[in-house]
Amino acid sequence: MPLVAGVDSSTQSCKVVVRDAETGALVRQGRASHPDGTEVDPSAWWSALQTAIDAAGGLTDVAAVSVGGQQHGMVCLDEAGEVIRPALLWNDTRSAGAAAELVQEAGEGQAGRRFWADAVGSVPVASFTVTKLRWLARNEPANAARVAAVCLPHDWLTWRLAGAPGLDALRTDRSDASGTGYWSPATGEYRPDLLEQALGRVVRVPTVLGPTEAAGHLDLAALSGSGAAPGSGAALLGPGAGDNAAAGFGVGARPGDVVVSIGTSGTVFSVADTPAADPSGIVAGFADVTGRFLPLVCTLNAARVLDAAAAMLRVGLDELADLALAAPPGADGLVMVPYLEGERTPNRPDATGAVHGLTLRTSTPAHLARAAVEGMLCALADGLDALAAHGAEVRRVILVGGGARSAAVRRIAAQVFGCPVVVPPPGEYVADGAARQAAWLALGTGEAPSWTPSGVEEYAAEPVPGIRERYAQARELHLDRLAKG
Ligand SMILES: Nc1ncnc2c1ncn2[C@@H]1O[C@H](COP(=O)(O)OP(=O)(O)O)[C@@H](O)[C@H]1O
Ligand SMILES: O=C(CO)[C@@H](O)[C@H](O)COP(=O)(O)O
Repeated sequence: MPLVAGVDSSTQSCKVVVRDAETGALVRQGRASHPDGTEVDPSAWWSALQTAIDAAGGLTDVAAVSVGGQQHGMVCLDEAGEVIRPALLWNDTRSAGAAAELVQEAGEGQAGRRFWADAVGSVPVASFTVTKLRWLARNEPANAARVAAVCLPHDWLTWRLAGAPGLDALRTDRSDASGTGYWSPATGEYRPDLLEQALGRVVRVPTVLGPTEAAGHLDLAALSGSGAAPGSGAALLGPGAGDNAAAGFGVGARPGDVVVSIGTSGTVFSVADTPAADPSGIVAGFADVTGRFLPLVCTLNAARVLDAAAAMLRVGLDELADLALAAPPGADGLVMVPYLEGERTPNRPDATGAVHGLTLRTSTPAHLARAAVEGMLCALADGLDALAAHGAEVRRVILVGGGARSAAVRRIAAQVFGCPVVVPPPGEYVADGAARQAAWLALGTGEAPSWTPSGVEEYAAEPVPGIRERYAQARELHLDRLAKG
């Protein structure tokens, strides 16, 4: 039984699973935390990965490893392969102005947005790497001048696992390349002109691999404390993936399935046969793990809205769920607009959150808990509508991510989404998707091995339309953040 490993280097933590390549049975796993913040020194991800690998019993016996990771983060390397500055993450909004500038340079209003949607499948907002490069060129010209290569979190970790063998060895996959803003999912090619437009010149970017092309071999000596000689280790490195594409592959999403992931980000996506190009910018036209496409809507405010509500109420997450379920659907009109970190969809980088509908009756912990869960889910339901409007078939929602561990989220999702919701057993579906990709590579089969999660919970559609109607009235009513803070 060959073993394979999958990694999820996500915003808040790093998770490693080791699975049987043929059956998908979980053999070992480990995790480690990432630092807070929207800019992070990539060395922190490397340390966390090594801690998580150790906790998962090491990688000496695996046949292949793939890395899934948070999308879009800008990792800039100099000619010697050293990281130039902390990576700006997908949820760092400082490049919002740069995004607006890049879109406007392509044409006024709709024309500029249409240009980008046609060129790279998405209209860039602050999350996209291309906007971070423009921000760097404008604000840190000395750093910008040192950039020899730019890559993404998963690309960089894969390269480090290979022993950092020179910039020409950088590799990525279609799904993560599709979130840069300078690679087209429709043509499968880079757009060096757009990279140059952002940074002022063309620099090296990782080679984009197909689903079963190896990115090289794991160099065990790269892992501290392994005691291995340089170059030792025969495990293949998979191309890896962006975390959402990996999760879709991990849960085995099929036509009619829409995956909703509630992690640091909230994402709503499905697998499609044709690329998306939405000039409104709501749907991002990403690529998937298998060679197909992954239209996706992403919000900046998901599980952390629950963390914040729990902190405000001074309760744990399980108690927050109990409180939310104790209040009636719609929370008697109390609505939380969840823009705690600004927002990406809709594009409101400077927005703040708000609570509307306070009365003596609704001023209770239970009402606030319910409003937090409903507000977060209503923002995702807007994403579900947008995806459906772009042709996605919504037969059921598959709910994953840390927030899906909340009993209130699972139950209320079926009321807010108005369609059946299935929840696979709590697990690490990004890391699992990466492991499944590694198994595909290791087994050398034409089709990916079919690992299906068993023991899914099902919630029948239980639409309560009033919840979304009230949210629709409230979501435009919010303040922008103060200039500092
Ligand atoms: N029982 C729970 N109820 C609500 N939220 C939870 C629960 N368990 C974990 N979470 C939240 O899930 C989030 C982490 O989810 P995860 O999908 O790992 O995020 P990411 O991939 O962005 O790092 C944290 O914000 C955490 O508080
Ligand atoms: O920016 C996006 C998708 O476009 C986010 O989904 C990131 O990929 C981060 O994911 P999580 O850490 O929240 O899972």
